[in-house]
Amino acid sequence: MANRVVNSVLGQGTRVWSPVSRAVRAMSSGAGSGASPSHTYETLRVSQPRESVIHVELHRPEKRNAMNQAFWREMVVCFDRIAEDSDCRAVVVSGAGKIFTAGIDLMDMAGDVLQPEGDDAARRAWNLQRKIREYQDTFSSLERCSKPVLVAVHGACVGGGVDLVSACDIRFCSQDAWFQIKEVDIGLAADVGTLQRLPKVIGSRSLVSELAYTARKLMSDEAKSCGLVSRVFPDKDSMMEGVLDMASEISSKSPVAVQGTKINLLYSRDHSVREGLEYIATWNMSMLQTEDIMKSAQAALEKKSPKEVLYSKL
Ligand SMILES: CCC/C=C/C=C/C(=O)SCCNC(=O)CCNC(=O)[C@H](O)C(C)(C)COP(=O)(O)OP(=O)(O)OC[C@H]1O[C@@H](n2cnc3c(N)ncnc32)[C@H](O)[C@@H]1OP(=O)(O)O
Repeated sequence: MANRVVNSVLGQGTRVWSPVSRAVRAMSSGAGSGASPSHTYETLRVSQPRESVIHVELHRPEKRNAMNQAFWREMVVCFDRIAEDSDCRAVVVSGAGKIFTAGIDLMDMAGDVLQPEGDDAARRAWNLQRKIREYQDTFSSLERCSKPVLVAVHGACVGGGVDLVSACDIRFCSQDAWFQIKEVDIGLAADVGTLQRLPKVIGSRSLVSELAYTARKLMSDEAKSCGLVSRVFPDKDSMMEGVLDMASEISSKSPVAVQGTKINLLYSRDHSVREGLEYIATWNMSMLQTEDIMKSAQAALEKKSPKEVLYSKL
């Protein structure tokens, strides 16, 4: 049933991610990797549009992909599975329907974080802190996943949407996109990653502060000029083509090199240059022993394209 729904939503040529299709692929490629991840969710649609690329689509279009409790739960499960899936080398996130996302589901929020359980203030605070950490973990799971996460934003990207995109590695948007740190307008300080990650993404604390204090909309051209997104496409279709092409390109490269790069970029973001250099020296004392280096060097000497090299799964 779920697959029938997914098939009707996805276009031709897009393969739906299901235990059966993945098992068939594993058999046909001779792969013998353990259990197949079963990606069946209420708020997400997961497919494999290109070799080694997984597409995670926020999928509550009639509610503008507002992030309800199921979403906050499912995103972690989805990304923790992807992290363990050696068939996946790059991930694309996008939104179904009119916009990318309207942020947290305001109806759900009223019944969840606004009514913490507990017999007294201390116990309510204790429980609320645990809950906030769970919300935070939803987007931290995108960083925890060592495969590069590319996000493609069209239309509105509000509140929790900015938290989400801040945790991605590469951001694209369409011309009609806009971003809004909306939390102040609903009476709270953003608490699931925007205030921590965004200043490191766009570099200007002044601009982040302005956007966070005023909740003004950041339109696509300004998002590009300030470095929030690296490319702006004329429309959603061309953006999806562009983002999938880039994900394919990344997934054709050595997963040891690509995933080691993500881990070290994130480490260096949060540490001094000296600590970052120390970390990668220790990292590469193992990873330089990969056969991928010899394969890549051989291909370069033979003037072959890197795309012709077959790298083992990681
Ligand atoms: C510990 C907590 C951590 C997380 C914090 C996160 C905080 C935030 O995300 S703050 C931001 C909250 N979001 C908003 O304030 C946005 C509200 N929505 C809108 O402004 C508009 O919907 C939007 C501009 C995004 C799109 O406008 P459009 O005209 O295209 O759609 P609508 O007709 O307004 O909506 C269509 C249906 O979707 C429902 N909906 C939209 N947004 C939400 C939402 N955030 N939560 C719940 N439901 C939402 C809307 O009610 C319509 O439903 P229906 O009436 O049943 O058709």
